[in-house]
Amino acid sequence: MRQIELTRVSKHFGKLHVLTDVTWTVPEKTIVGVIGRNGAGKSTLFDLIAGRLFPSSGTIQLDGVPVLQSPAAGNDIYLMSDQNIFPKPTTVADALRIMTDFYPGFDTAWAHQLTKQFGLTEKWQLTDLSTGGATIMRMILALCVPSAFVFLDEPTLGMDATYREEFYRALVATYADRPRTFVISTHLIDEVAGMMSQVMFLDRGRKRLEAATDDLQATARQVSGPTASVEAYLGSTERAAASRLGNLLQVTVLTPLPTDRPVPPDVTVTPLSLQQLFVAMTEKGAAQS
Ligand SMILES: Nc1ncnc2c1ncn2[C@@H]1O[C@H](COP(=O)(O)OP(=O)(O)OP(=O)(O)O)[C@@H](O)[C@H]1O
Repeated sequence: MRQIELTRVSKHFGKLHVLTDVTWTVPEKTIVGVIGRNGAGKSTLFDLIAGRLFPSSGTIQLDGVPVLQSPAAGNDIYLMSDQNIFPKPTTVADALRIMTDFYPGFDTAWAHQLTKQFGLTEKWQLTDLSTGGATIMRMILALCVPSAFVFLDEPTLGMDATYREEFYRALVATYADRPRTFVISTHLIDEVAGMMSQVMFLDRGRKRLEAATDDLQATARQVSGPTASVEAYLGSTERAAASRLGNLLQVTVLTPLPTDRPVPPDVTVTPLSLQQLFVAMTEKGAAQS
């Protein structure tokens, strides 16, 4: 079983600690979401995994070999980021040719089909593409590379809602056709929640949560009401986050709720979407789990 394994990875730029002690395993053939607020360290995490940055401490391994020494990493780990990797001038068609030469197994036929579907003209220069067009181009390349681990850093930035929808469909189609791992960082959590089978919350450089999305959606609940009633109901149930407003207490729970007592009439239990869960767990003052 192939995997990327991070062990106690930290990264600081001078005095700025961007990632702290991140231990995380990226499994093969899975769609994973990395969710974090602005500045949480998502891009830095991806750059470290792709070998574009060195960790300050900790190790990052692909199949047990440090990525920076792994001969396989160059082909097996692909990072879609906002950097233009092509020489200038390069047309859309040139870019597809370069990728076909560089990556044996690049799905050239599908890349041509996607450029048409997403309204890119192949003779256009990459430098002349609009912001959305440039994002679409990078997205097409990322969906067509054969790499076992594809990292998509904010892949839909600048795309309108219709193109985002089409992109999600294309991603699911390529995953079904050739399963490999896609790790997606995004702010648009609920848009992608349905596709992700695993999720990792990054909060100010620390891993806050790693779970299967199905499990989370089955158990994540918000329990709210007068503090005394919520406390009496939850007892020793583990709390993932809590916030208070006057006499009211709102607790986020990720484990099953008590079954040996009824929910008090003044307590409300509601399921949480992934987005609501993320907000509850990362807003200022959320209890650390
Ligand atoms: N090369 C660098 N030198 C100094 N600081 C950096 C460098 N790269 C990133 N940072 C800082 O590290 C922090 C995390 O940045 P990063 O881009 O990894 O976050 P992010 O979660 O991807 O944010 P966003 O969602 O806004 O893109 C930010 O405060 C950023 O300014």
